[in-house]
Amino acid sequence: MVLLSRRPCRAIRCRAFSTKHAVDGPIVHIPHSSIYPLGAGAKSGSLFRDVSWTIQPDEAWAVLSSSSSGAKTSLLQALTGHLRISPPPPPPYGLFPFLKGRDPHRHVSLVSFAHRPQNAGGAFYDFTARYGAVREEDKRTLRETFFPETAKPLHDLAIPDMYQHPDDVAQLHADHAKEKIRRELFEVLTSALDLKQFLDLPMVALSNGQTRKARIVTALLEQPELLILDEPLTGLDVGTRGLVLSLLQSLHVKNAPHIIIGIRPQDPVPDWTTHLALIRPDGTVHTGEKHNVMSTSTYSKAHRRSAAETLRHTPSTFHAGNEMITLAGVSVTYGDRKMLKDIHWTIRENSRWHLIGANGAGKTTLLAMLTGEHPQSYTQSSKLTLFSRPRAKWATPQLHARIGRVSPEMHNAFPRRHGMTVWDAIGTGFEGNFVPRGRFRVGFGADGAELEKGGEEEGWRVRRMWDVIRGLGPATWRGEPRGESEAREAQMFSERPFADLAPGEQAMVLLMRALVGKPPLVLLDEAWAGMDEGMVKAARTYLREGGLEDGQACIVISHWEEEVPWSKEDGVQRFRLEQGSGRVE
Ligand SMILES: Nc1ncnc2c1ncn2[C@@H]1O[C@H](COP(=O)(O)OP(=O)(O)OP(=O)(O)O)[C@@H](O)[C@H]1O
Repeated sequence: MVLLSRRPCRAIRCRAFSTKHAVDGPIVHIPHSSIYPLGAGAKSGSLFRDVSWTIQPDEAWAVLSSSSSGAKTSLLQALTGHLRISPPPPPPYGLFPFLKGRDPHRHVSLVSFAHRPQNAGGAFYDFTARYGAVREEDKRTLRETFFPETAKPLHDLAIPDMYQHPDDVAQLHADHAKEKIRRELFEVLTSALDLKQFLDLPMVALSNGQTRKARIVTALLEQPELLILDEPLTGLDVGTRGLVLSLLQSLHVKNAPHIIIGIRPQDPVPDWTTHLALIRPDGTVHTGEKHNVMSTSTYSKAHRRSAAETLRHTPSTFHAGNEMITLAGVSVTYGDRKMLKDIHWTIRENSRWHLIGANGAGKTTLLAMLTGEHPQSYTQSSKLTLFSRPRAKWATPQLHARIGRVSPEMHNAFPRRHGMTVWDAIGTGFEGNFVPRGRFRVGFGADGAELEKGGEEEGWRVRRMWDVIRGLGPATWRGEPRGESEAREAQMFSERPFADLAPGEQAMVLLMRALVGKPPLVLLDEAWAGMDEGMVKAARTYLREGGLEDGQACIVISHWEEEVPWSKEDGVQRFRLEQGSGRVE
């Protein structure tokens, strides 16, 4: 187990944190209850049972599930009124005794990074807009999106004539004082999380990690008294993780706000946490002091299972073949900002790469050059050879059919159209587009025409669809063997509307989509985000054990070494981006 820094964040010097906030009474109190979905009838099964959970003010809690990240998210949601607790926490103060009856909606916040937000609309939106000249509608900056009030200066208080009643004047003074603290907090938090330089960049230009840090700052600026963060470390590089954790610790020790943190079993448990709530596979919840919970077999099994997976080796190593992609001095510039400088990188058939670099280092930008989505891939065409031709010699749709990929941007942008089934979504992978086409919804041919009816290609595609749906389908997430019921379940899964799936299921379907056409190059950018433990295991096993065939190359982007399906011994190579330069490690 890795324990992270015990040193609180020194950067946090701000009135909001100058004194420890006195708290009276438990923060949370659930008395031996069961927890049900809202609106579920008396006879329906509980999501959790035997939950006895009391959080005292001087305790720091982490929550994790031994089986599914969805269960952890649900338990955290129970704290924000999204589930029914029965019997309910006793009066007079209920679930949050320390609030003494004040409105939990105003004082308790939950921010989830475990699951990506759903894309509300049915249409695909062009996530590649960030790489080119920013369009008018994408011009909203980080500041305008998350912190609009900070664009205006805070003037000294001038009390308008209309406010004459002493109560109104007092309220105005109080609001002004609160706003002043908020501004101070904004300054402190944006420098502590290294966001200042990005405040006036268009939102679309920001990297994932930069956006996630901004969400943490927004949540803290609301000054809740209890802040629940579900997987706040998702998508953050090692250094930023340490920064965020020590910031949270500094806030927590002052009770400004009190913090509960949701983590995955494989994540390091922050060393400043004192207690754990561990959800067992049977829905009971073991709550208690950290060392007691961590000494149980349920915890060590969950933790060991994640670790063991990373240690297992596939029997064969990869024998790199011919050159597939060559970058010979590629650069990317935004105005006078040189994002990527003179990158040299050769990706061969059969190779496995782990692309690493801090948040904002340019990993996604580099992949956008490989996929030809970045407009600067044209201007650099002579230095960018993709599948044996300079970039400019390729029509972009032809490139898309040769590259299977998943990424957070793709996940957010993928259309959640009414009527699009799981089958349809996966079938778009053959062409790498977003519109289901063809009589079996497995796409058109390379020439853009319908596939020959009953022809070899059509037959192969339909068989291949079943291969990936069964190879990565729901039964595999539960570790169940193939069989009749598994086949039926796969069939039913293929017919479900894509938009109705849970975020982890959608991530799994998009992985199937990336793999279905057996493209020469597979790009897995934060592919596991949102997936349950069982799904991650199934996906990694599939990739290691025949999911990629001879010749296919794969690049994985992840801030967690252990998330790469292959180990160094298997032959994975690392390409590191640092301050715009790239090197093979
Ligand atoms: N149009 C633009 N103008 C200015 N800067 C930009 C533009 N587009 C991207 N950037 C900057 O390029 C940098 C690289 O972003 P990129 O998304 O490639 O990083 P990343 O390594 O994938 O980060 P993360 O790990 O957080 O996902 C970021 O700092 C981003 O703000």
